[in-house]
Amino acid sequence: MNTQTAFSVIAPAKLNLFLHINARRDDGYHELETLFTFLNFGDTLEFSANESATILVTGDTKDIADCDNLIYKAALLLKKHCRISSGVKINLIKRLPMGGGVGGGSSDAATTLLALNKMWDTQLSIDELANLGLQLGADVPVFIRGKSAIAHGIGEQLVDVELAQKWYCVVHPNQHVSTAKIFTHPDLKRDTPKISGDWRTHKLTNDCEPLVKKLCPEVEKTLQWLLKYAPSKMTGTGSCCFVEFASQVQAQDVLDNLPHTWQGFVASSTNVSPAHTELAAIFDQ
Ligand SMILES: C[C@](O)(CO)[C@H](O)COP(=O)(O)OP(=O)(O)OC[C@H]1O[C@@H](n2ccc(N)nc2=O)[C@H](O)[C@@H]1O
Ligand SMILES: Nc1ncnc2c1ncn2[C@@H]1O[C@H](COP(=O)(O)OP(=O)(O)OP(=O)(O)O)[C@@H](O)[C@H]1O
Repeated sequence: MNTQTAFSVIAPAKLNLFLHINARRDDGYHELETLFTFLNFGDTLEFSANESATILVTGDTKDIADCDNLIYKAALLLKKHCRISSGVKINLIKRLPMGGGVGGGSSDAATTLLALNKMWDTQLSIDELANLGLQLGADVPVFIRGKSAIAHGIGEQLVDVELAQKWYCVVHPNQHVSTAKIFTHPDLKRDTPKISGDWRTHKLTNDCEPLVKKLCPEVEKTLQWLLKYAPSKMTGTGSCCFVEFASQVQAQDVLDNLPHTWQGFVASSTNVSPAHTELAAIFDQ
């Protein structure tokens, strides 16, 4: 393995292609079934060695205190778990909307764990990293494993799936949706039966969508507007909505016509997280 003291890695977006909520557990977390895929679009994390033993996070999350910043928390978790004396500087270039349902914070945390496991040569297995990551959020393990997957449990039990590559136009209606607020809302639908047999033959929905549309009319407007082009869906607990196409040109056409009040991006899906591909190219040559 190469040793590297300065390198950049993507923290990609995820989409929940469907999201069924089956039950609420006694600890407040929800049993769910969801289909995750990754996009070739995300934040960039720039890692460099720090002469001091401290963890320094700079860049686009300067408004988030270290104690809440998932990048800082991930680095500290690995440093303590593996009793590492080195420090690190991590600069964030943020492209993924926060509270957008594309998993930006979780992905930043996962890329931090994956990258520092290489940089510090801590040699934790993917299972160990996924278990550590779960302490930071239910979505972190899928980013650590880095494969398109159906998730069960609270989102951490993963079965890999192979999906055809598609192009997506993802639209952010400039709304921040709090995941905790949706999961604690009395009107959330929580009783979808578990899928039996092949998921591809089932009606696949996002159970958070009706509630988020009610609480956030701008999300409803976005979904309606996107319907002109293709069936529209919301990812995670929102607020981002998306449409799927076979070609980049079709997805770009939607983006080109997007009302100026909203933001969006076009990206292709990939069964292997681009964070894994990039780290392999840096360290495993
Ligand atoms: C909804 C999804 O985005 C689907 O990918 C994720 O399951 C959310 O994952 P996440 O943002 O990493 O979630 P966490 O940071 O662990 O939890 C945020 C909030 O959502 C609630 N939560 C999360 C996941 C889950 N299966 N049930 C929940 O009830 C938690 O109680 C917490 O209040
Ligand atoms: N590095 C980070 N990047 C983004 N959010 C962070 C970060 N560190 C902490 N957070 C906090 O996490 C919250 C959720 O951010 P995130 O972008 O992951 O939302 P999300 O895409 O809706 O996530 P999910 O789909 O997993 O629910 C933010 O509102 C922010 O306060």
